[in-house]
Amino acid sequence: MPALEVENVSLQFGGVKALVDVTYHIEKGEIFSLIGPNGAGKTSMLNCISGLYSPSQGSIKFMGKDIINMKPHKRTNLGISRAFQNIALFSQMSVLDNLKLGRHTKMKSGLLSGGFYWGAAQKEEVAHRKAVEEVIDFLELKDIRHTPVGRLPYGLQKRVEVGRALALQPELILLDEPMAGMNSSEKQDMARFILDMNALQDMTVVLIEHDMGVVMDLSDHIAVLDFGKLIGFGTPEEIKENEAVISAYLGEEEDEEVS
Ligand SMILES: Nc1ncnc2c1ncn2[C@@H]1O[C@H](COP(=O)(O)OP(=O)(O)OP(=O)(O)O)[C@@H](O)[C@H]1O
Repeated sequence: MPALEVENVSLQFGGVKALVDVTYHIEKGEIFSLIGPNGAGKTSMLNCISGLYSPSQGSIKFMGKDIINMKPHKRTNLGISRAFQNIALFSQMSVLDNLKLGRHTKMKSGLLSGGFYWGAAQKEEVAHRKAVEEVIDFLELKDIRHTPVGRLPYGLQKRVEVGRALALQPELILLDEPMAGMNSSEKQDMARFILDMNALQDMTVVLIEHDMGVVMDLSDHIAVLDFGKLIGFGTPEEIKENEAVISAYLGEEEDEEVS
């Protein structure tokens, strides 16, 4: 069964066509990458999946359920979580507190019900804490658990941002350039974490990444966007041979040489 079915999705901002009639499926349990030149529509696509943007046309189903009119926090509760390209953490707060806060949409007991049903609230708090501790172990954040996020090197901040999404225990995790700005050993660590969250925690992973080595090594399938259109879809081997993809990327390199 596909985890995600994107059918004929279009998205427009005034005259800008960010996505044009995009259709693809993501199988449950795979690592799926979205690639394409700058401005191709990759982040817009993730925003449509997480619910930040509403497509002007088309449908998106998660585990067979239509989510197109669902608010972002409802999609999170359904099992979709997201790590942002620009880190969405509170820099004055510790790693631990950021991860705990990341789970607030999962908390059922509000202040009032917490007072009336203290037992249920306590149980929830224990489950909450367990999920956060598991992420700290998994992402090897033990030594920095009490450090304010703003004092960490950038690579570790990116790791905590992924942790914030992981703490929600998603079935589908959306990672927007989780390795951007990392050095090669930090990238290797992140690649290992992505492979492990997929294999050990059975998560379906959607990845936006510019490092083609990483994309080709990690992905089961790749979708290629260019000017909002899907110009390629397939396994890494198929994408390497795809003429439209090759010329889109060569075009980008030529542009860079000119500027
Ligand atoms: N909120 C918005 N308002 C107006 N235009 C937008 C908005 N979000 C995206 N766009 C436009 O949609 C197009 C696709 O942008 P998007 O950020 O999705 O591309 P991208 O492939 O993620 O690029 P990058 O690799 O640079 O992050 C661009 O032309 C962008 O300017």
